[in-house]
Amino acid sequence: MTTLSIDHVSRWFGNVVAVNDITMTIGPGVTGLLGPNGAGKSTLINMMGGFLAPSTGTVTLDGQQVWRNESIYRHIGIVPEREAMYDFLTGREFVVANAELHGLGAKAAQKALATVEMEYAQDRKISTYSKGMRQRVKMASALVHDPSLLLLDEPFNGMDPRQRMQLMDLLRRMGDEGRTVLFSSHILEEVEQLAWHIEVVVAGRHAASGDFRKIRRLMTDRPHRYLVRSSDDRALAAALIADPSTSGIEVDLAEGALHIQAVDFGRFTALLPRVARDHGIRLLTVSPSDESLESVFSYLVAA
Ligand SMILES: Nc1ncnc2c1ncn2[C@@H]1O[C@H](COP(=O)(O)OP(=O)(O)OP(=O)(O)O)[C@@H](O)[C@H]1O
Repeated sequence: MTTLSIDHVSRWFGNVVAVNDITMTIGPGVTGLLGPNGAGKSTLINMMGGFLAPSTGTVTLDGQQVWRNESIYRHIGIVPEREAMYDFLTGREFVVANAELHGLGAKAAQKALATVEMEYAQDRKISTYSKGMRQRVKMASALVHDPSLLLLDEPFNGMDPRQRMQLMDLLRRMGDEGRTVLFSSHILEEVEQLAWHIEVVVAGRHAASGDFRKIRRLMTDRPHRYLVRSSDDRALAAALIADPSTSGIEVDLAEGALHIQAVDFGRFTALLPRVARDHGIRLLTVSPSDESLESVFSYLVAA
């Protein structure tokens, strides 16, 4: 049973704070590290894998510090986001080279290639592989020394649906075997499908953790923002502000547009047309103004 502990970890690059005082514990099974681009996921994974030193705080694996601890590295397999592969090698040669780095031979490489179901293409050059095949060879290299902790940075990027399913099956299997598997993603659905447990990071900070039901609930129960255009935005804003039944709705007439924030979507959609009608105002468009993943995540951090 492998447990990874992140204890008040921060990491900055110059004056950029990439990871800001994060504390979390990752246990056996599959954990999804969810966050928008630039949230600090790669920086965190690199510190978990011992590739990068925390500026402050500690990362420990079963109580042992990870950074600069050679004896711990053989328990960790990492699949980085960026490609770093020698294209002129065959898949098998690449995995064997990685096995040798761990003092292992062709047998271990073969076993890892079998695990990722790449034996059929192992003697082809990597330059001829699809994105999914490259990803599986990277996986085999990370698995060659049979690590108990497997870290994957955005492993599904650029994969087609079939390749994604295959990799998900493989990671599920690893989790079922009792390994500690952590993968990062900026796509909620991807994390929901696979992770037993989700950790959310936004702007370098730990925003939430829990199973997918909890995270989904946190994301959908937030206030919704709308951009409204009408025959008279100014009059509609005034009418909404004056209406006694508009508690829970915030109205903001900025930059020539009417922005409305409402906690209760159902009540908002009933209220707005009524107020407009009562004042002889015609609604032209009502559209969600800020439904980007970033804004949803930002809400979580602010909550
Ligand atoms: N080596 C570095 N030097 C300077 N700034 C860095 C470095 N590595 C990361 N950063 C900055 O730290 C922040 C977090 O980056 P990081 O790559 O960890 O985020 P991420 O969540 O993995 O995003 P993405 O999915 O886009 O890779 C960003 O603002 C990034 O520009």
